[in-house]
Amino acid sequence: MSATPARQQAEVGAQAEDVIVLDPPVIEMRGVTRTFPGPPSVVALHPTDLLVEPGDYLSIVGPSGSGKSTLLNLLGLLDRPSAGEYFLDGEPSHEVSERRRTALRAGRIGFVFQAFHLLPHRTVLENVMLATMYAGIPRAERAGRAIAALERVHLANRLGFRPTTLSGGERQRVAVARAVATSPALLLADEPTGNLDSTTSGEVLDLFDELHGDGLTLAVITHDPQVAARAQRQVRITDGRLEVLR
Ligand SMILES: Nc1ncnc2c1ncn2[C@@H]1O[C@H](COP(=O)(O)OP(=O)(O)OP(=O)(O)O)[C@@H](O)[C@H]1O
Repeated sequence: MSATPARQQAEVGAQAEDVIVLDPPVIEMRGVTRTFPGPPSVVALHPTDLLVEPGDYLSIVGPSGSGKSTLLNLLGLLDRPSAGEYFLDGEPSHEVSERRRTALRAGRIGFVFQAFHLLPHRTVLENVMLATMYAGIPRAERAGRAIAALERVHLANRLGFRPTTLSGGERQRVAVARAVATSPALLLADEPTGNLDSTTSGEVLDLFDELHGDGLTLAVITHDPQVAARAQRQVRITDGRLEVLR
């Protein structure tokens, strides 16, 4: 695979005697723009550059209508940019086929949504195993991967339960297990504490800290400044324009 623009810059900057082998950035957006044609046409995301390195924990904050969902859909390969380049884990997602984008989405991104999106008639273990199936993990490995992920979120004692019998915080932890069971390059969370009270929200955010400590790359979209403050890097989106806060 050819180097992404950020890695080409790193190579140019390195001294001849340096031997530097860097993993590609997890997210590298160059001039990514999203325009809805209308009429009237709306520029939901103005040309945006965003670099997220392996192991980063990034929060994206912004008020209602600022472009958070637009950015989430682009980051999660649920939508295509109107212009610009998006390298996900080194792969030029803006150039590849729809089929490859689907495979990238299932294999490289773990999603966590506000509303959990668990299947109510499947057990906790089955819910997590389904994600491993969509990611193309061999059948013989699926149960082991799912159980390991549920151990990671401290829910190994709930494997046979149905989601409807769990608390909100436990459901979200199942959703986090489902997201990490495929060993994604990126955990992408959309208002992950939006349906939780403050105590349970804290538990989910503690879990994100643990996963970050293990080296996972996280991007969390939220309107809640307290949730955003937990991340080591923060950007704000206002009227479709991204601004780095730290
Ligand atoms: N399909 C679409 N067609 C036209 N305009 C759209 C479309 N989707 C979003 N927009 C516009 O793009 C802008 C950004 O919308 P977006 O949904 O990304 O905001 P948001 O920050 O996620 O808002 P919220 O927090 O309320 O969900 C808004 O002005 C919205 O009206």
